[in-house]
Amino acid sequence: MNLLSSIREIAVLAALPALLVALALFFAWPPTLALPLLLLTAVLSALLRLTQLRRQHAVQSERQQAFMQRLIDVIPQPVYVKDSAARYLMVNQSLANRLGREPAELIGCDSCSFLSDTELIAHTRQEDAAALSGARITAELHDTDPLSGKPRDRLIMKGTCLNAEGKPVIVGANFDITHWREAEQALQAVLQREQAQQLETRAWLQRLIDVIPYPIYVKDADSHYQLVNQAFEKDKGLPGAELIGRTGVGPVHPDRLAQVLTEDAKVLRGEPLRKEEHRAHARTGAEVFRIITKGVCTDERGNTVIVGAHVDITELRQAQRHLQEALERETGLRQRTEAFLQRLVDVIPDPVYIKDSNSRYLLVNEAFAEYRQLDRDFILGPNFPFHGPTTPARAQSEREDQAVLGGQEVVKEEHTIRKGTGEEVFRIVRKRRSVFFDGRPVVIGIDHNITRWRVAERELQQLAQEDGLTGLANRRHFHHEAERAIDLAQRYQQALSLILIDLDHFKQINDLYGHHAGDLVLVETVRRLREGLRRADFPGRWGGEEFIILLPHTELAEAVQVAERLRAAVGDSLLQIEGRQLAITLSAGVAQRRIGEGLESFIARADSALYVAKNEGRNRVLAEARPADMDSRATVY
Ligand SMILES: Nc1nc2c(ncn2[C@@H]2O[C@H](COP(=O)(O)OP(=O)(O)OP(=O)(O)O)[C@@H](O)[C@H]2O)c(=O)[nH]1
Repeated sequence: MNLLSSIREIAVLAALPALLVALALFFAWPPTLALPLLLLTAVLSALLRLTQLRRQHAVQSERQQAFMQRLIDVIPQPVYVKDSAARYLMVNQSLANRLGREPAELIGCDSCSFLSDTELIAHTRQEDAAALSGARITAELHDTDPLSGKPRDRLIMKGTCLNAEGKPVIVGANFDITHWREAEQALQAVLQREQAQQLETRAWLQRLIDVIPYPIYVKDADSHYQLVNQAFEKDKGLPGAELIGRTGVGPVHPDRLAQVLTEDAKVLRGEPLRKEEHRAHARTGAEVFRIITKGVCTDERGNTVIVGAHVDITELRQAQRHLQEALERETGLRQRTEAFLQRLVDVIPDPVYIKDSNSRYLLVNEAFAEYRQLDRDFILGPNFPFHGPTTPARAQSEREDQAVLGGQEVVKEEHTIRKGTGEEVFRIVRKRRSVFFDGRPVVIGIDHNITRWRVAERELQQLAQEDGLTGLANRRHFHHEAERAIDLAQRYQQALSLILIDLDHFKQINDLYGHHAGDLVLVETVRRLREGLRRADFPGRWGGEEFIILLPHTELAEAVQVAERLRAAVGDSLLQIEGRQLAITLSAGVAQRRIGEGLESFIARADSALYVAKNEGRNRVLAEARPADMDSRATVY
């Protein structure tokens, strides 16, 4: 373009001679003068313009040079232009600074003249040659800074181009990348340290989770395993290396996989998972109960990861199931045993109960409920007032319960009169410590009702001692009491007398009115005899219609008086028997015990007196001897 504009300018300048020619022609200058003048003018104009153009071009080149110099001076790294002989054509300030010279001093100098290392010089020449042959060189060089003596890293860039004169020149730039490299190395070191730390952290994390005995894993946000512990490997039957990066293990059912992925997505959305799973183990087929937990956290690289754990609770659940079954069996057995026990104790006719340590009834039989006149369910139920007001009897019973629980055994007889009915009850209360189904110490009690036996015993005793018809002591009982009375009389030197009575002609009563009438006569006679006796006197039935009376602290005379009174009580008024009025008399023999005399002899003497009374006509009292104050009606033989 510059050339074209120059040509245009020359053309303009050429127009000037043409104009002169035109003027010469117009003013009719002689051609001999006009033509050379015109030619001269044209040459001078052309020379003038050429000089002007050269000057302009030189100024422009200079400006360009200066501009390029300023341009490369701005570059903080050494930049240069060398000719094919390695002489500097242009250097920037940075290069000059590095070489410790002014840029102008360097122009024309061989670039290798500043190098001392022959190897480096050879290398530089090789590069220059390569650049000149068209290669673009980009090389990194690590050497020692010849000025500072410090190691340095440089990026050597060389290329070639044609200068304004069309000659090839080498354009180079040496970038000092020592700081970059140092920074890079530092960064690298940091990265390596961080990587080592990461590896160390991972290894530690691995060791840590390997200690945990149940499967643990870490998955990335795409549900790929990132970290698994040994328990997890064992559970899956695969080494960790084969698990890392996978989503599922083995042939996973699509539904199952979809479920896992849905769960993972929820967990990633911030909904932690905790569920119990009961299924067949995917690999072994064995029944497994597991608590599955999943949550999220951020790993050491800042990524959100899923942390999952499977806690195997199979043994626990199976043990619970076995326990439950055992419990159900036990409960069934216990219920059957309890029912059997209930039936068993219900058979027992005596009240039976089991009480706990608070004296609360745990089991009672029908007889107990009946005896207490309460409903059994009420006794065993929560409303039974076992904590109510304490009566002395109840306090005593609770004390006994505690003693029994302490290991003692209670066996006692109780005699109670039931309220309301006044019924007399004899019981043998037996309490013993035992252990209930559930292991509690309990009191087992049985109230053996012996009322029947006690009453029967009493009746038997009475029968053994009493005469069944008259209620008087029978002969054996009288004998026993008489012996005791003799002992007392003997010991205390007391008087003791005896009356032996026999009804007169009693046989006739039987014969005339019957045996029953005879019995009634005997009963009425005894009633009258009893009325005539003192409390201390002891009457007995000695035989069929024979009666005997022991009179303690009684002298013979007094005894005769008593006998006489008895005789009168029976014989002086008629007996009302079955609508008839019967006259009955009695004969009596009286004796006072002699000192040292035994019962047999004592009775024998009274009997002798009776015998005499009978023989002497009956209806009389006879004593062996007549004391001074003896009743006149009593006969003494
Ligand atoms: N009804 C009745 N009679 C009895 C009982 N015990 C004895 N006897 C009768 O009493 C009668 C006694 O008769 P005896 O021994 O001959 O005496 P007695 O007729 O009273 O004549 P004496 O004693 O000689 O006055 C007998 O007929 C017996 O059968 C009894 O418990 N009830």
